[in-house]
Amino acid sequence: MMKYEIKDFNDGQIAAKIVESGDLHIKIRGNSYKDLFKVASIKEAWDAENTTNKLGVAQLTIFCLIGQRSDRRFNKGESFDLKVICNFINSMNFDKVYILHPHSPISLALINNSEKISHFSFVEKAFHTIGNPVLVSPDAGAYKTTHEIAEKLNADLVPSNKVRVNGAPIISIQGDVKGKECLIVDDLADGGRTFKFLAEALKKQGATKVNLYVTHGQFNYGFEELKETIDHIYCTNSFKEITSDYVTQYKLEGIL
Ligand SMILES: O=P(O)(O)OC[C@H]1O[C@@H](O)[C@H](O)[C@@H]1O
Repeated sequence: MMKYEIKDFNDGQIAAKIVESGDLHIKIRGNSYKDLFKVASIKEAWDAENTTNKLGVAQLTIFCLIGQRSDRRFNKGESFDLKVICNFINSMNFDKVYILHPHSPISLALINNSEKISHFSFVEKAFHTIGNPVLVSPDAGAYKTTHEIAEKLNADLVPSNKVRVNGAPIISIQGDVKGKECLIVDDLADGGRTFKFLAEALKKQGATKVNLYVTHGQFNYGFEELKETIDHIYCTNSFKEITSDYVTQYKLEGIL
């Protein structure tokens, strides 16, 4: 496998150097534009080294794709950010691009030669650690993937939905959680308020404990508010490292 070095200049420029030739497999968080530019530098250097070896394979794994929620042009006149990001990734011409648990299938549709990495194994670990909780899908977006996981785990699934009435979110839980421990399963949490209110609603309906699994644990506003209703959080380190007794973090291998 090919080896490379990255150099960060004081003025913000990034440079890459190939130190050992071979096939290329870059694994990055991909949660910043800087991360993506690092990849572009490595790929450019690799391409230049491989002009005579057209058989070399170049793969990219993105653990937490920046802009994945901006999967449409929200309002007229605004930029379609995920499209800009995916166009940039496509310009690097990778043979394969793996994306861990993308927010929606639009990322996969916009990135050439892309394939999803499932979050199943992480949910499975949390599911067994907790001891067979009821899975809860928090909204329509999460339902399909959580349903697939529930089938594979032979777990009970309670769908929940969030609708807005005059701007205020109304949560409707479609199942019985009385006396049961729950695990909400979703792709990412930034503020996490949706989950906080959902956990509150689940407890009002008799859930004994409510845990949260998200693949991409951003938690940019900390945990204090979440601790009010959510008992424990499970996530990967796709977005950042977290050191807290409140969070169990599954470590991904080989992040650049
Ligand atoms: O943590 P915050 O950003 O409040 O909300 C996360 C929710 O918003 C959605 O896009 C995600 O898929 C998730 O369901």
